[in-house]
Amino acid sequence: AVFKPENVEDFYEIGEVLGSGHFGQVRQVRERTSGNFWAGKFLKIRKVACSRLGLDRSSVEREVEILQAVQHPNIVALKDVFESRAEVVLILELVSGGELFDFIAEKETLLETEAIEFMKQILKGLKFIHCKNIAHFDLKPENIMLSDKVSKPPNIKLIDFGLAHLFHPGEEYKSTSGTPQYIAPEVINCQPLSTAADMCVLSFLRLSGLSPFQGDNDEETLGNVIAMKYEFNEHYFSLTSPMAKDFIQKLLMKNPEMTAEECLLHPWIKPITPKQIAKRNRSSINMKN
Ligand SMILES: Cc1ccnnc1
Repeated sequence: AVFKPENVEDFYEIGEVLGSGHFGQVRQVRERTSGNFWAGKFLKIRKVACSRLGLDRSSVEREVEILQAVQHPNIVALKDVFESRAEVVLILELVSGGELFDFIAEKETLLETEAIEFMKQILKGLKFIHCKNIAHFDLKPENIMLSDKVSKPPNIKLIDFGLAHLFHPGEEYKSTSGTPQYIAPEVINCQPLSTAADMCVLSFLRLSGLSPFQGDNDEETLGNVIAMKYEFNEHYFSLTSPMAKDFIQKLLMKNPEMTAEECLLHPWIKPITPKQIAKRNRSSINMKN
């Protein structure tokens, strides 16, 4: 893929750092012509294959290809790509509402109707990428953000497709990257991966804000994930409705029983009667972990 060879600073004023990760940095940028704000994801490209620093250009091409394929209200949009000597800059839609995780943590309690709204938007994003045979493979609280701090209900955006993968028919894909406490069992067991890996663990996190497998260290956490050792600690789940627990259990199985599409049809998620909504607004999810 050919990226724009112009200097990104001729078109964008580079602002503050918004986040950084395995890839490099994300900074707020301001488009000179329109004055609009975007997010610039600055990726270091390794010039020699054996270097450990920076990313392979091919992996950046893959992230760009995937982002161009998944245009959806719940997926961060890609606007432009610039390349200079050893750096590629993705110009992305600015997602400025912070992480869903922090939004939830700041609330005293999360009404089930709010949790359902979040889950619904995340599942719509996942259903969209999964039906294009794309898996995110690094789904974790940091990568689930709110588009802004004012929309009611908040608008969810899935970000960081740096580990995402487009499955070709009949292809077997294995990868060991990801984040220990949010990783799917099949990743750790080096089994063939699928989009189901995105489904694992997801809903549990949404409800209780904590990883069910959290160990004292990565090794222990990975061990817990493999053993599928988790418990519905009554203290955290005492107020959660049986339907919500049913939803979580169906997702936490070794082979999640539900795809994102099927999740959207689960009685806990699908549209319900006003009477049921009122009842749900009386039940809340314990957020203090
Ligand atoms: C961190 C980030 C990524 C993409 N867009 N806005 C913010």
